[in-house]
Amino acid sequence: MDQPISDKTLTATNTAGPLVLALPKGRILNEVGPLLTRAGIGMAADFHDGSSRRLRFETSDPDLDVIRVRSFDVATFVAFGAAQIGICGADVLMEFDYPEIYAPLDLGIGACRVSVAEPVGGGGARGMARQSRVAVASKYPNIARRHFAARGIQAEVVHLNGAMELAPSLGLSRLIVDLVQTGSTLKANGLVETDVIAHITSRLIVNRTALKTRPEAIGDWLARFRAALAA
Ligand SMILES: Nc1ncnc2c1ncn2[C@@H]1O[C@H](COP(=O)(O)OP(=O)(O)OP(=O)(O)O)[C@@H](O)[C@H]1O
Ligand SMILES: O=P(O)(O)OC[C@H]1O[C@H](OP(=O)(O)OP(=O)(O)O)[C@H](O)[C@@H]1O
Repeated sequence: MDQPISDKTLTATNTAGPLVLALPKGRILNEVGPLLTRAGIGMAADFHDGSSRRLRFETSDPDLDVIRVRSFDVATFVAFGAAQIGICGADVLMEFDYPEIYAPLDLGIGACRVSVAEPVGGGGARGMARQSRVAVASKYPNIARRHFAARGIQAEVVHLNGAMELAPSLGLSRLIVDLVQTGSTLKANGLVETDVIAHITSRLIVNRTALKTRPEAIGDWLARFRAALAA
């Protein structure tokens, strides 16, 4: 069964019990820790222990549980109401564009950009103007297609989950669309950034149905995260 249970069904069964906060287990997690502390959320001792196989954790607040999932899956859990709130990068939100997700708070962490890159000496964005098609390797097929379509170019996307930087030198694609922070991964692999598609930070996200069915609990958490950001 590929289709998840509808948002309506899940949120209907999820109107009682602790709220579930979905957190990404990757690199953002280190920056999320201090924010959770400032928001008054005490985590179970094994939450930051990478060797723990547990995926769901109680917190110091009996009304809040935390799950630790892959960053792309944070958006999926929240969009379908399996988690009511979550933290994920704006890159993930741009890629999926889930109408069920409301992203009210920019947390200012996980700063990076989604960019186009090509091998050094490749001609840059201007060189692309004469092309009608281009092969692009990316973890973000929708962002890549939209970006090039807006320029009248059809992107043939090779969907990879990591190590996109290898694709041009191995003949898999001419360009990549990937996250860039310091630029050191591009440089180490003979690539240059030619176009910034979007500047990225992480957002607090909320399931829209849960916002209607549990407005007080979710409103309270939004206020606590806002206060944590201001502290
Ligand atoms: N180099 C970077 N610098 C800053 N933020 C980054 C960087 N790379 C990724 N991010 C942010 O962190 C989020 C998670 O990054 P990343 O994809 O590396 O996590 P991950 O959980 O290790 O990945 P995966 O789920 O594929 O294993 C991204 O969606 C993005 O918002
Ligand atoms: O500009 P930089 O500071 O070098 O950062 C960019 C790198 O960070 C991310 O990869 P990550 O380390 O998350 O590994 P991944 O290939 O598994 O996504 C991204 O996909 C780039 O490869």
